[in-house]
Amino acid sequence: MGNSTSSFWGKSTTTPVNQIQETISNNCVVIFSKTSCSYCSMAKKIFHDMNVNYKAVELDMLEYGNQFQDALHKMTGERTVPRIFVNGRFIGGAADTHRLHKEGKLLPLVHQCYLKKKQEERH
Ligand SMILES: N[C@@H](CCC(=O)N[C@@H](CS)C(=O)NCC(=O)O)C(=O)O
Ligand code: FES
Repeated sequence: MGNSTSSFWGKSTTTPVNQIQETISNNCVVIFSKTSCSYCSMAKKIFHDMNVNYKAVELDMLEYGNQFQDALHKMTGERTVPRIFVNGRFIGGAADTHRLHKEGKLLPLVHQCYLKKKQEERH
């Protein structure tokens, strides 16, 4: 399979797990998704409707998307999509995210991340 880690988003020589960790620490909301998946669209809509920016990584558009799903499996216990991270932490799939939103817990998690970033900027 050759150099399997070199052709991903943001070319890198690190492992998929490391690239995922980097992405989730640089973005308050990251949705690992597939373009063909309506659960994924539903999850994106939750953030869209709250006016929250998110980074979507479309695994079906990546040559080695399967390896990212394997890495997500290692990190979260499932390789299904969507896999959603807020403030550097895995919060779950589409159903979990919907539940957090309904309980009013999703936006506070996003705000915690924004506050953290602001504080980091001041240092
Ligand atoms: N309960 C999960 C369901 C996730 C799920 O079943 N995802 C399907 C697509 S809708 C999946 O990832 N299938 C395997 C794959 O696409 O690799 C959630 O709410 O996120
Ligand atoms: S809803 Fe069918 S692939 Fe996700």
